[in-house]
Amino acid sequence: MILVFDVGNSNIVLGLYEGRELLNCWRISTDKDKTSDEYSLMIHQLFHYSNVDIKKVEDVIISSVVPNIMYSLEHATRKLFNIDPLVVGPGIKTGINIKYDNPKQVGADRIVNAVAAFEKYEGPLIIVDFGTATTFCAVSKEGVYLGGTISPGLKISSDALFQRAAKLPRVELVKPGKVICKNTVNSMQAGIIYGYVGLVEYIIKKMKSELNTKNATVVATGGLATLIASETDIINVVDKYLTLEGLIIIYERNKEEANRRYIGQD
Ligand SMILES: Nc1ncnc2c1ncn2[C@@H]1O[C@H](COP(=O)(O)OP(=O)(O)O)[C@@H](O)[C@H]1O
Ligand SMILES: CC(C)(COP(=O)(O)O)[C@@H](O)C(=O)NCCC(=O)O
Ligand SMILES: [K+]
Repeated sequence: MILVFDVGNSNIVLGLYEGRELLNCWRISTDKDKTSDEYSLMIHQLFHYSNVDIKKVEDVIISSVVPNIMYSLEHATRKLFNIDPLVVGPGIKTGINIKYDNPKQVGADRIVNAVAAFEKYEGPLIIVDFGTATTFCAVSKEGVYLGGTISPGLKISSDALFQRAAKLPRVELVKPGKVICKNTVNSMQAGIIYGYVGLVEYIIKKMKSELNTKNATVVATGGLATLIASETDIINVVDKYLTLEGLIIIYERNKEEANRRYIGQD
Protein backbone atom coordinates (compact mmCIF):
# COMPACT_ATOMS: atom_id res chain seq x y z
CA MET A 1 0.00 0.00 0.00
CA ILE A 2 1.10 3.55 -0.74
CA LEU A 3 0.25 6.41 1.62
CA VAL A 4 -0.18 9.85 0.02
CA PHE A 5 -0.31 13.20 1.85
CA ASP A 6 -1.81 16.38 0.42
CA VAL A 7 -0.75 19.15 2.81
CA GLY A 8 -2.90 22.27 2.35
CA ASN A 9 -2.97 25.41 4.47
CA SER A 10 -6.13 24.27 6.32
CA ASN A 11 -6.08 20.48 6.10
CA ILE A 12 -3.80 17.53 5.53
CA VAL A 13 -5.57 14.86 3.50
CA LEU A 14 -4.16 11.35 3.75
CA GLY A 15 -5.01 8.70 1.16
CA LEU A 16 -4.17 5.02 1.38
CA TYR A 17 -3.87 3.35 -2.03
CA GLU A 18 -3.59 -0.21 -3.30
CA GLY A 19 -2.61 0.34 -6.93
CA ARG A 20 -5.01 3.00 -8.21
CA GLU A 21 -7.69 2.10 -5.67
CA LEU A 22 -8.29 4.49 -2.77
CA LEU A 23 -8.86 2.29 0.28
CA ASN A 24 -8.99 4.92 3.02
CA CYS A 25 -9.04 8.68 3.21
CA TRP A 26 -8.55 10.79 6.34
CA ARG A 27 -8.52 14.54 6.91
CA ILE A 28 -6.65 16.21 9.78
CA SER A 29 -6.09 19.89 10.40
CA THR A 30 -2.81 21.48 9.37
CA ASP A 31 -0.98 22.57 12.50
CA LYS A 32 2.54 23.87 12.05
CA ASP A 33 3.12 23.64 15.81
CA LYS A 34 2.63 19.86 15.97
CA THR A 35 5.77 17.84 16.56
CA SER A 36 6.79 14.73 14.63
CA ASP A 37 5.71 12.62 17.63
CA GLU A 38 2.28 14.20 17.62
CA TYR A 39 1.88 13.53 13.88
CA SER A 40 3.13 9.95 14.33
CA LEU A 41 0.61 9.37 17.07
CA MET A 42 -2.23 10.82 15.03
CA ILE A 43 -1.42 8.77 11.93
CA HIS A 44 -0.99 5.67 14.09
CA GLN A 45 -4.43 6.25 15.60
CA LEU A 46 -6.07 6.74 12.20
CA PHE A 47 -4.70 3.40 11.02
CA HIS A 48 -5.75 1.70 14.23
CA TYR A 49 -9.23 3.20 14.12
CA SER A 50 -9.71 2.02 10.52
CA ASN A 51 -8.26 -1.41 11.28
CA VAL A 52 -5.34 -1.09 8.87
CA ASP A 53 -1.97 -2.64 9.64
CA ILE A 54 0.66 0.09 9.53
CA LYS A 55 3.26 -2.42 8.30
CA LYS A 56 1.41 -2.71 5.00
CA VAL A 57 2.57 0.78 3.96
CA GLU A 58 5.33 0.25 1.40
CA ASP A 59 5.98 3.86 0.52
CA VAL A 60 4.93 7.46 1.16
CA ILE A 61 4.58 10.49 -1.12
CA ILE A 62 3.87 14.03 0.09
CA SER A 63 2.80 17.21 -1.68
CA SER A 64 2.84 20.34 0.47
CA VAL A 65 2.22 24.06 0.21
CA VAL A 66 3.20 24.57 3.86
CA PRO A 67 7.01 24.40 4.02
CA ASN A 68 7.39 24.67 7.78
CA ILE A 69 5.34 21.57 8.47
CA MET A 70 7.59 19.33 6.41
CA TYR A 71 10.26 18.71 9.03
CA SER A 72 7.75 17.20 11.47
CA LEU A 73 5.80 15.29 8.85
CA GLU A 74 8.86 13.77 7.17
CA HIS A 75 10.21 12.73 10.55
CA ALA A 76 6.87 11.21 11.48
CA THR A 77 6.88 9.01 8.36
CA ARG A 78 10.46 7.94 9.06
CA LYS A 79 9.55 6.94 12.61
CA LEU A 80 6.30 5.19 11.75
CA PHE A 81 7.12 3.48 8.47
CA ASN A 82 10.92 3.52 8.32
CA ILE A 83 10.57 5.30 5.01
CA ASP A 84 12.11 8.45 3.61
CA PRO A 85 9.06 9.95 1.85
CA LEU A 86 9.05 11.16 -1.74
CA VAL A 87 8.26 14.87 -1.75
CA VAL A 88 6.79 16.54 -4.84
CA GLY A 89 9.30 19.19 -5.86
CA PRO A 90 12.58 19.57 -7.72
CA GLY A 91 13.90 16.21 -8.94
CA ILE A 92 10.47 14.58 -9.12
CA LYS A 93 9.13 13.58 -12.54
CA THR A 94 5.60 14.87 -12.98
CA GLY A 95 5.35 14.41 -16.74
CA ILE A 96 3.96 17.92 -17.10
CA ASN A 97 5.65 20.89 -18.74
CA ILE A 98 5.26 24.00 -16.55
CA LYS A 99 5.05 27.38 -18.28
CA TYR A 100 5.36 29.70 -15.24
CA ASP A 101 8.02 32.45 -15.03
CA ASN A 102 9.65 30.39 -12.30
CA PRO A 103 8.28 26.82 -12.32
CA LYS A 104 9.52 26.26 -8.75
CA GLN A 105 7.10 28.94 -7.58
CA VAL A 106 3.91 27.08 -8.55
CA GLY A 107 2.20 25.41 -5.58
CA ALA A 108 2.81 21.65 -5.62
CA ASP A 109 -0.95 21.03 -5.19
CA ARG A 110 -1.63 22.89 -8.46
CA ILE A 111 0.84 20.72 -10.37
CA VAL A 112 -0.48 17.53 -8.79
CA ASN A 113 -4.05 18.51 -9.75
CA ALA A 114 -2.94 19.23 -13.31
CA VAL A 115 -1.25 15.82 -13.59
CA ALA A 116 -4.40 14.01 -12.45
CA ALA A 117 -6.79 16.10 -14.51
CA PHE A 118 -4.77 15.67 -17.71
CA GLU A 119 -4.58 11.93 -17.18
CA LYS A 120 -8.34 11.64 -16.57
CA TYR A 121 -9.92 14.24 -18.85
CA GLU A 122 -9.18 15.63 -22.27
CA GLY A 123 -7.35 18.99 -22.55
CA PRO A 124 -7.75 21.93 -22.70
CA LEU A 125 -8.67 22.00 -19.03
CA ILE A 126 -9.44 24.51 -16.33
CA ILE A 127 -8.92 23.20 -12.81
CA VAL A 128 -10.49 25.02 -9.88
CA ASP A 129 -9.35 24.07 -6.37
CA PHE A 130 -11.51 25.49 -3.57
CA GLY A 131 -9.10 25.37 -0.63
CA THR A 132 -7.82 28.02 1.75
CA ALA A 133 -7.19 29.94 -1.44
CA THR A 134 -9.10 29.23 -4.64
CA THR A 135 -6.77 28.45 -7.50
CA PHE A 136 -7.66 28.33 -11.19
CA CYS A 137 -5.17 26.59 -13.47
CA ALA A 138 -5.18 26.27 -17.25
CA VAL A 139 -3.80 23.18 -18.97
CA SER A 140 -3.47 23.13 -22.78
CA LYS A 141 -4.77 20.46 -25.16
CA GLU A 142 -1.22 19.02 -25.19
CA GLY A 143 -0.98 18.90 -21.40
CA VAL A 144 1.16 21.99 -20.79
CA TYR A 145 0.58 23.79 -17.47
CA LEU A 146 -0.07 27.37 -18.58
CA GLY A 147 -0.57 29.15 -15.22
CA GLY A 148 -3.69 30.67 -13.72
CA THR A 149 -5.06 32.76 -10.87
CA ILE A 150 -5.18 32.72 -7.05
CA SER A 151 -8.18 34.20 -5.20
CA PRO A 152 -8.94 34.44 -1.49
CA GLY A 153 -10.84 31.27 -0.51
CA LEU A 154 -14.52 31.19 0.44
CA LYS A 155 -13.90 30.45 4.10
CA ILE A 156 -11.20 33.07 4.61
CA SER A 157 -13.33 35.65 2.79
CA SER A 158 -16.21 35.00 5.13
CA ASP A 159 -13.89 34.96 8.18
CA ALA A 160 -12.50 38.35 7.14
CA LEU A 161 -16.02 39.87 7.20
CA PHE A 162 -16.66 38.59 10.69
CA GLN A 163 -13.24 39.60 12.00
CA ARG A 164 -13.23 43.11 10.56
CA ALA A 165 -16.85 44.29 10.96
CA ALA A 166 -18.05 44.69 14.54
CA LYS A 167 -21.71 43.83 13.91
CA LEU A 168 -21.16 40.89 11.56
CA PRO A 169 -21.22 37.41 13.07
CA ARG A 170 -19.41 34.25 11.96
CA VAL A 171 -21.76 32.46 9.56
CA GLU A 172 -22.11 28.93 8.32
CA LEU A 173 -21.38 28.57 4.60
CA VAL A 174 -24.85 27.52 3.44
CA LYS A 175 -26.93 29.03 0.66
CA PRO A 176 -29.83 31.23 1.77
CA GLY A 177 -31.63 30.68 -1.58
CA LYS A 178 -31.99 34.36 -2.54
CA VAL A 179 -30.14 37.65 -2.63
CA ILE A 180 -32.81 40.01 -1.25
CA CYS A 181 -32.23 38.85 2.31
CA LYS A 182 -34.01 40.08 5.43
CA ASN A 183 -31.39 39.39 8.11
CA THR A 184 -27.65 39.79 8.65
CA VAL A 185 -26.71 36.11 8.54
CA ASN A 186 -28.55 35.43 5.27
CA SER A 187 -27.27 38.67 3.76
CA MET A 188 -23.71 37.63 4.50
CA GLN A 189 -24.23 34.09 3.25
CA ALA A 190 -25.70 35.39 0.00
CA GLY A 191 -22.93 37.93 -0.49
CA ILE A 192 -20.21 35.38 0.10
CA ILE A 193 -21.59 32.37 -1.76
CA TYR A 194 -23.45 33.97 -4.69
CA GLY A 195 -20.73 36.60 -4.98
CA TYR A 196 -18.23 33.77 -5.21
CA VAL A 197 -20.23 32.09 -7.98
CA GLY A 198 -19.83 35.32 -9.92
CA LEU A 199 -16.07 35.33 -9.31
CA VAL A 200 -15.77 31.75 -10.50
CA GLU A 201 -17.89 32.28 -13.62
CA TYR A 202 -16.01 35.43 -14.62
CA ILE A 203 -12.52 33.98 -14.20
CA ILE A 204 -13.46 30.83 -16.10
CA LYS A 205 -15.02 32.89 -18.88
CA LYS A 206 -11.86 35.02 -19.16
CA MET A 207 -9.63 31.94 -19.00
CA LYS A 208 -11.57 30.28 -21.83
CA SER A 209 -11.17 33.40 -23.91
CA GLU A 210 -7.38 33.50 -23.27
CA LEU A 211 -7.25 29.80 -24.14
CA ASN A 212 -9.11 30.67 -27.34
CA THR A 213 -11.72 28.00 -26.79
CA LYS A 214 -15.24 27.52 -25.53
CA ASN A 215 -14.65 23.82 -25.02
CA ALA A 216 -12.27 23.57 -22.07
CA THR A 217 -13.38 21.02 -19.49
CA VAL A 218 -13.76 22.64 -16.09
CA VAL A 219 -12.86 20.35 -13.20
CA ALA A 220 -13.41 21.45 -9.60
CA THR A 221 -11.96 20.00 -6.42
CA GLY A 222 -11.31 20.98 -2.80
CA GLY A 223 -13.37 21.01 0.37
CA LEU A 224 -15.88 23.59 -0.85
CA ALA A 225 -16.23 22.61 -4.51
CA THR A 226 -19.76 21.21 -4.37
CA LEU A 227 -21.15 24.30 -2.66
CA ILE A 228 -20.27 26.41 -5.71
CA ALA A 229 -20.63 23.74 -8.42
CA SER A 230 -24.25 23.13 -7.45
CA GLU A 231 -25.02 26.78 -8.25
CA THR A 232 -23.49 27.10 -11.74
CA ASP A 233 -23.27 24.98 -14.86
CA ILE A 234 -19.87 26.42 -15.80
CA ILE A 235 -18.23 23.63 -13.75
CA ASN A 236 -18.38 20.33 -15.67
CA VAL A 237 -17.09 17.88 -13.06
CA VAL A 238 -16.47 17.85 -9.33
CA ASP A 239 -13.63 15.46 -8.62
CA LYS A 240 -13.21 15.17 -4.88
CA TYR A 241 -10.06 13.06 -4.89
CA LEU A 242 -8.24 14.79 -7.78
CA THR A 243 -5.17 15.77 -5.71
CA LEU A 244 -4.83 12.33 -4.11
CA GLU A 245 -5.07 10.69 -7.55
CA GLY A 246 -2.43 13.06 -8.90
CA LEU A 247 -0.14 11.98 -6.08
CA ILE A 248 -0.54 8.28 -6.81
CA ILE A 249 0.11 8.94 -10.53
CA ILE A 250 3.27 10.91 -9.70
CA TYR A 251 4.31 8.14 -7.34
CA GLU A 252 4.03 5.61 -10.17
CA ARG A 253 6.16 7.85 -12.39
CA ASN A 254 8.91 7.95 -9.74
CA LYS A 255 8.75 4.57 -8.09
CA GLU A 256 12.04 3.24 -9.44
CA GLU A 257 13.84 5.91 -7.47
CA ALA A 258 11.44 5.36 -4.59
CA ASN A 259 12.43 1.69 -4.30
CA ARG A 260 15.89 2.73 -3.26
CA ARG A 261 14.87 4.98 -0.41
CA TYR A 262 14.14 2.56 2.39
CA ILE A 263 16.07 3.57 5.44
CA GLY A 264 19.02 1.28 6.04
CA GLN A 265 19.53 0.53 2.32
CA ASP A 266 22.02 2.37 0.15
N1 LIG B 1 -16.72 19.24 3.47
C1 LIG B 1 -16.50 20.50 3.88
N2 LIG B 1 -17.54 21.29 4.24
C2 LIG B 1 -17.34 22.56 4.65
N3 LIG B 1 -16.15 23.13 4.75
C3 LIG B 1 -15.09 22.39 4.41
C4 LIG B 1 -15.19 21.04 3.97
N4 LIG B 1 -13.96 20.57 3.70
C5 LIG B 1 -13.13 21.59 3.95
N5 LIG B 1 -13.81 22.67 4.39
C6 LIG B 1 -13.24 23.97 4.73
O1 LIG B 1 -12.87 24.56 3.49
C7 LIG B 1 -11.65 25.24 3.60
C8 LIG B 1 -10.66 24.68 2.61
O2 LIG B 1 -10.42 23.34 2.93
P1 LIG B 1 -9.40 22.46 2.11
O3 LIG B 1 -9.95 22.23 0.75
O4 LIG B 1 -9.06 21.26 2.91
O5 LIG B 1 -8.19 23.51 2.03
P2 LIG B 1 -6.61 23.35 1.93
O6 LIG B 1 -6.34 22.42 0.78
O7 LIG B 1 -6.14 24.74 1.68
O8 LIG B 1 -6.10 22.81 3.22
C9 LIG B 1 -11.18 25.06 5.04
O9 LIG B 1 -11.53 26.20 5.76
C10 LIG B 1 -11.96 23.85 5.52
O10 LIG B 1 -12.18 23.91 6.91
C1 LIG C 1 -2.18 29.10 -3.83
C2 LIG C 1 -1.96 28.18 -2.65
C3 LIG C 1 -1.81 29.01 -1.39
C4 LIG C 1 -3.20 27.26 -2.52
O1 LIG C 1 -3.05 26.46 -1.34
P1 LIG C 1 -4.28 25.82 -0.53
O2 LIG C 1 -5.45 26.73 -0.66
O3 LIG C 1 -4.56 24.49 -1.20
O4 LIG C 1 -3.81 25.64 0.86
C5 LIG C 1 -0.72 27.24 -2.91
O5 LIG C 1 -0.87 26.55 -4.10
C6 LIG C 1 0.57 28.04 -2.92
O6 LIG C 1 1.10 28.39 -1.90
N1 LIG C 1 1.10 28.31 -4.15
C7 LIG C 1 2.34 29.03 -4.36
C8 LIG C 1 2.16 30.20 -5.25
C9 LIG C 1 1.76 29.85 -6.67
O7 LIG C 1 1.18 28.79 -6.95
O8 LIG C 1 2.04 30.69 -7.56
K1 LIG D 1 -5.56 21.85 -1.67
